[in-house]
Amino acid sequence: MTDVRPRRSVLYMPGSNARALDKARSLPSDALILDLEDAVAPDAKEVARTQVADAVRAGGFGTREVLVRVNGPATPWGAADLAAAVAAAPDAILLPKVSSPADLAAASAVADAADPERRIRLWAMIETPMAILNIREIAAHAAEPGSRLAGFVLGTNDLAKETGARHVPGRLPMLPWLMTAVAAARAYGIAVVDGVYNDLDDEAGFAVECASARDMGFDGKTLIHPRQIEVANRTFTPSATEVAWAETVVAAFAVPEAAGVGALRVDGRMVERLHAEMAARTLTLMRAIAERELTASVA
Ligand SMILES: CC(C)(COP(=O)(O)OP(=O)(O)OC[C@H]1O[C@@H](n2cnc3c(N)ncnc32)[C@H](O)[C@@H]1OP(=O)(O)O)[C@@H](O)C(=O)NCCC(=O)NCCSC(=O)C[C@H](O)C(=O)O
Ligand SMILES: [Mg+2]
Repeated sequence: MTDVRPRRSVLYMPGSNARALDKARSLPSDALILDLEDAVAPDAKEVARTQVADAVRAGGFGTREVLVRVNGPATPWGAADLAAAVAAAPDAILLPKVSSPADLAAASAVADAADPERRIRLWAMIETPMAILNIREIAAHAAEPGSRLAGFVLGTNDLAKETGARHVPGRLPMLPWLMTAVAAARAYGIAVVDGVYNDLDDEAGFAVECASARDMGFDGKTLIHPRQIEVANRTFTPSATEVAWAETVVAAFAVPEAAGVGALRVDGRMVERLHAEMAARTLTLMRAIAERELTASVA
């Protein structure tokens, strides 16, 4: 299973917006994507690259995970973005429009030269029809020796653009792709974060989409505005009832009488050791969230 790190809220911000980059240091999102790609106009690409590299080097993001999204290798900016991102050494570099494992291998080769200890992770945007068709092979890259692949981010805007599928309430047209991405990520133990919700003023619709993403198994949601952080954090945090149940299940299997027992009856429900593992993960996630929020409040 994926490393247990909170990724409930993953906020994009345009690398060209110096004020937003600065503001990011005080926002309560679990992770940040400093964007050089679609949020940045062509004539601002160079400025954005410099600002993002400087912001990463300056630090001050506390325990927030910092990702830099570069432009693709076929664009006029891709090679310079990747070189600058590797040199600045964020937690991860987010590659747009990954369509095959070869895209990951190419970026890894660039990173290997400057970061032989492989501290910088790679994340892949899953946002092309070919990525959906190749999702197993892309995820399987994580199992190769020395792979940097640590997560997927769904790009539902590009998927809509490339396929003609529409954004509709409930997301029926995209459900097969979303769940396939979750399954592929879980099969290879990497994180997976849902796409963005474009309607900034539709708070109710955003809350419903967060809840559905949580129920599908996503670790969190990518966001486009600070006002979306609170709902995402709340939705992807295990509820008090879930935490209490997890504690009960873990305790039930911890007693000596449970040794060698596969299934137990707890409060009228059948629980197996797999439930104890899920419960332990819930408690580990809660501890990580508490630590994240504590460090944010003292930062
Ligand atoms: C969507 C926006 C353009 C809206 O901007 P605006 O109307 O100016 O917002 P506000 O006036 O409400 O801003 C209030 C303050 O909040 C700061 N702010 C706004 N957005 C962000 C942000 N994302 N990160 C940090 N800070 C932010 C403003 O600076 C204001 O601060 P202050 O001046 O101090 O009051 C804008 O929100 C925006 O640009 N959002 C991000 C857009 C983006 O990154 N898009 C690319 C990612 S989406 C994508 O590509 C998905 C994927 O690839 C796919 O295919 O689906
Ligand atoms: Mg996109």
